[in-house]
Amino acid sequence: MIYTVTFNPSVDYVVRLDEVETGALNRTGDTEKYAGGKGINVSRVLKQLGRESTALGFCGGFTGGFIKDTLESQGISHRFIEIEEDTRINIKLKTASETEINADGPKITDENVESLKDQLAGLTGDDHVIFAGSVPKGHDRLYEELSRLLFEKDISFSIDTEGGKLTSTLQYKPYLIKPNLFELEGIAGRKLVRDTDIVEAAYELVERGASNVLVTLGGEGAVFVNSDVRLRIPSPKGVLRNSVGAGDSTVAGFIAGCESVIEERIRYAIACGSATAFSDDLASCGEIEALVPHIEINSIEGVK
Ligand SMILES: Nc1ncnc2c1ncn2[C@@H]1O[C@H](COP(=O)(O)OP(=O)(O)OP(=O)(O)O)[C@@H](O)[C@H]1O
Ligand SMILES: O=P(O)(O)OC[C@@]1(O)O[C@H](CO)[C@@H](O)[C@@H]1O
Repeated sequence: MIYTVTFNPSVDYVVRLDEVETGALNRTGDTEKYAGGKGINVSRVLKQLGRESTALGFCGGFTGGFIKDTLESQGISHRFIEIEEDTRINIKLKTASETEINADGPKITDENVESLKDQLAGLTGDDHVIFAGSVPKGHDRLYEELSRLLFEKDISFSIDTEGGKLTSTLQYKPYLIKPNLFELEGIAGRKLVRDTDIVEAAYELVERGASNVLVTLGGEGAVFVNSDVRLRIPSPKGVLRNSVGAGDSTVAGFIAGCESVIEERIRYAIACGSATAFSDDLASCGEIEALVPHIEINSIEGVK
């Protein structure tokens, strides 16, 4: 079974309007509410690809109730740990451009963390865990601790987070990491201009323990590196409608195809990311399948 872990889920409140006048009363056009948070988005896209998963993490209050109801209505199972405070609401403002305002999130107690550790300790080597998103205040080492727990039980995991939270898990050998270019530059401590620069920085993460590194480049596509291949995958062309969850969709596409050859997994990863970028919500199965035949994969030559 695939488990997604979202420490800090969110109700994503999408507000559409032509423009925002600061210091004045603005009235919205359409508004929408989604069950959000990175791991939850991964679960939603996995479902579109016909893969079952169970969403784990922390949920509380009326917003937590909305998330659970929404997942249930979509046939996605969950085993969230109930917390006292309300799950956060993140604002996604869609004017001519996209502006995101993400809340800090509710307090998570040490007891809540212990309950999550107990859940993870009950998994087996046939399971795969996907960690994604921000960490609750005061729990900066949570990813490191949980990755160690899984490593010691020989349970594979993938992780989509940034900076030290990501690098602290490399020693526990994540199956997939998915930094975007900005995050990879932050880890490498240098600007990465050419594809070969990106490959070199990604390969450093392979040497530090990651099995597969997928560096997403927004509308420019992605670079993929593992110990065998260095690949460049341009994005298919289309109209950008929504970049929220594009990265999460990419993770879902890669993990969904875990029985197939690496090129197929990458093809699905990019098709999922771009199909979400071209939709109002996360991509549907039909939108993903329509893009798959258009994804080209090229080798990057001239680098170690
Ligand atoms: N404008 C776009 N056109 C086509 N595809 C896109 C576009 N933006 C994103 N994508 C697709 O989505 C994938 C992930 O995008 P991106 O690099 O923005 O991820 P991210 O920064 O992790 O996103 P987020 O954190 O918002 O989910 C890209 O590799 C690409 O396939
Ligand atoms: O604040 P975090 O945890 O880093 O990101 C949360 C978030 O922006 O990520 C998802 C898109 O990737 C959204 O559903 C959600 O609002």
